[in-house]
Amino acid sequence: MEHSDVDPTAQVEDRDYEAALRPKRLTEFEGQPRVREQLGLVLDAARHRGTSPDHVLLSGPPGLGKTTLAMIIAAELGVNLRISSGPAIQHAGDLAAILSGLDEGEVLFLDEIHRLSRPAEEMLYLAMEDFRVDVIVGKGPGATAIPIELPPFTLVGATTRAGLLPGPLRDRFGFTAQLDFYDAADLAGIVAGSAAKLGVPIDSHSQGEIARRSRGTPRIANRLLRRVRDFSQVKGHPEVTRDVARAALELYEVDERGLDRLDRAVLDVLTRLFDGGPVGLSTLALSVGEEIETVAEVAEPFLIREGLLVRTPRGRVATRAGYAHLGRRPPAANPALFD
Ligand SMILES: Nc1ncnc2c1ncn2[C@@H]1O[C@H](COP(=O)(O)OP(=O)(O)OP(=O)(O)O)[C@@H](O)[C@H]1O
Repeated sequence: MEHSDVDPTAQVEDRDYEAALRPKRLTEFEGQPRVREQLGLVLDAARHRGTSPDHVLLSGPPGLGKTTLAMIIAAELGVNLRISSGPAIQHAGDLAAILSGLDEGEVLFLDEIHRLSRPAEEMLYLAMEDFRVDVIVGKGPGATAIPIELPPFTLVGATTRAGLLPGPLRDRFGFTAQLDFYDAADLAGIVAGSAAKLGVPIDSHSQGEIARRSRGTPRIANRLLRRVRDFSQVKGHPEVTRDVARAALELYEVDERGLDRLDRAVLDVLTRLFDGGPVGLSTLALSVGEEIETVAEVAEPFLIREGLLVRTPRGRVATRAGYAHLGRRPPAANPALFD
């Protein structure tokens, strides 16, 4: 079976499900209190002045609520939201078409903004600063730039890698919100809210059980909730209790710390076949039968965050905590192991 984060069918289902569960207003957005307060202020101030707010950059790992916040910004301002993404904009002309189609005050959400092409990025500088684009007509020495005025709009950019954004682009955002992983209490609140929206009777122990296994990520919390709901419905349980939640999560191979099959396979191979490492990423990926990107972008960041694996210049190395998680004893003879 493919890993759930890269399984395309899972993603299609998840999209519908996510849309239904998205909080619509800032007050419904759980957690991230600082971001909520700061953003609330930016929006209130703009409303007061009757102008468009500054451009907003949302940065943070996948599934923490960047798209949700972009939708909330538009809803709070009572304006339309247009959505596109860095990879979808191949040429500067594509961006010019999107920008010149905006109505006054609208919010443009550009996901994965760090993946914009260079010419599109440069066009965006001018659009963000002067509400203007220069469309180049013709080629070579005869080419001329035709300026097109744009109505004031608010750009909401989202990136998983703020560090990859060129300085000039980053500087043109008046407000940057850095989203952090959620704590278990906030995630339990998100699970409770989603369960209520889905009409799933669930006790508070199960909410906590799901929250603890969600890797600090609302998208994962919602996904696990859906699996627990499937399980309890099919098995005929009238309410999700702790035992039901545990049995469901065990069936889906999500352990008490939130590691799934792939995470455990990576740790298992690293400790069993390679004596704890160091071992190169491609060898590791090959050994677990997964794509390099999946191991690098899905499993590894979480294992590193949990202190179970370390990335070194010579390769990936298991930590003593990694061994302990699998119930194994680290080899005394490997000096590369981390505590
Ligand atoms: N603070 C929150 N409160 C309640 N639900 C949330 C919150 N943040 C995210 N969610 C839920 O988690 C899911 C994923 O959120 P969203 O799509 O906004 O993440 P994202 O950061 O844009 O991810 P990606 O970058 O991968 O697109 C949605 O279903 C959303 O409803």
